[in-house]
Amino acid sequence: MNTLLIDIGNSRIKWTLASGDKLVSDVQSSEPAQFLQAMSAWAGGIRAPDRVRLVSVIEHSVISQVNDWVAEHWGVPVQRVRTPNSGHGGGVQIGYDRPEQLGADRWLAMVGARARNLLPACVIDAGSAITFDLINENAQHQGGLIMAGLLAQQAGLRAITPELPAVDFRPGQSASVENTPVFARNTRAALYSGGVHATAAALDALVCNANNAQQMTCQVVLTGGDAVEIAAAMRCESTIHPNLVLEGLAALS
Ligand SMILES: Nc1ncnc2c1ncn2[C@@H]1O[C@H](COP(=O)(O)OP(=O)(O)OP(=O)(O)O)[C@@H](O)[C@H]1O
Ligand SMILES: CC(C)(CO)[C@@H](O)C(=O)NCCC(=O)O
Ligand SMILES: [K+]
Repeated sequence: MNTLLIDIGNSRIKWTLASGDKLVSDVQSSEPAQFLQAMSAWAGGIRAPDRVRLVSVIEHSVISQVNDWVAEHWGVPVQRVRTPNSGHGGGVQIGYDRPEQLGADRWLAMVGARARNLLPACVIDAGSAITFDLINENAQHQGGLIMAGLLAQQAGLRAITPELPAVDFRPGQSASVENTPVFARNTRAALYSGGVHATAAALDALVCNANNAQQMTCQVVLTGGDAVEIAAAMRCESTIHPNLVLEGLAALS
């Protein structure tokens, strides 16, 4: 069974094909405004999948665009995956008091970590927001937290102090973890350090906290657009799995 998987995040949309629970094509991505054009150009080069499965943490117009496009071109079902109300799904037991409150991307990232045999784990999704979820060896979610992502931190700061320069955190830009000391000597570097090094330090401390709570060493599993930069600045050993949410989508039965 071939499935087109789509992950609609706050700032980027990612999609790929899965056969069973394996991702079988390169992961594509685009900004929401370009999504339909990019996806339809890509879809022109593939055989129609048997179904489409999507997850979205926001009510985005892209969802109905996908429904319409798929109905017109393929006529296959589009399934929107949501965090299960029951608190059980994809082999994970959600730790929230009200499970349906947990972002479906957070649940699916944990499903993906479980499918890769990475438990117990600290699952960190460094996207528009940074989320940290602790899941034990029995796939029981122990709760988590939400903090501002790197761009969001800077945007918040600039909203209050507009004269500060904008910093680009993406790999390959001027600043990097290697060439920026924690205690910086110019404004750009100081902003970069206050974003990447400070966030990494907070995440390291949270991992210590998690290990103490679990009385064992959890795997540190990172995903999201800023995972590479943040992992480079963390002291804890970690592994980066760029497609953890899509892998979680694929792992659902
Ligand atoms: N090409 C890119 N365009 C935009 N942001 C990028 C890009 N590459 C890396 N980033 C970084 O990725 C972060 C956004 O992460 P991601 O792409 O995972 O977003 P998202 O999935 O929309 O977020 P969320 O999971 O919080 O909904 C930004 O903070 C930015 O620094
Ligand atoms: C926190 C985000 C925005 C991260 O993408 C998403 O998972 C979300 O909207 N979550 C709902 C709130 C929660 O997870 O508690
Ligand atoms: K995401």
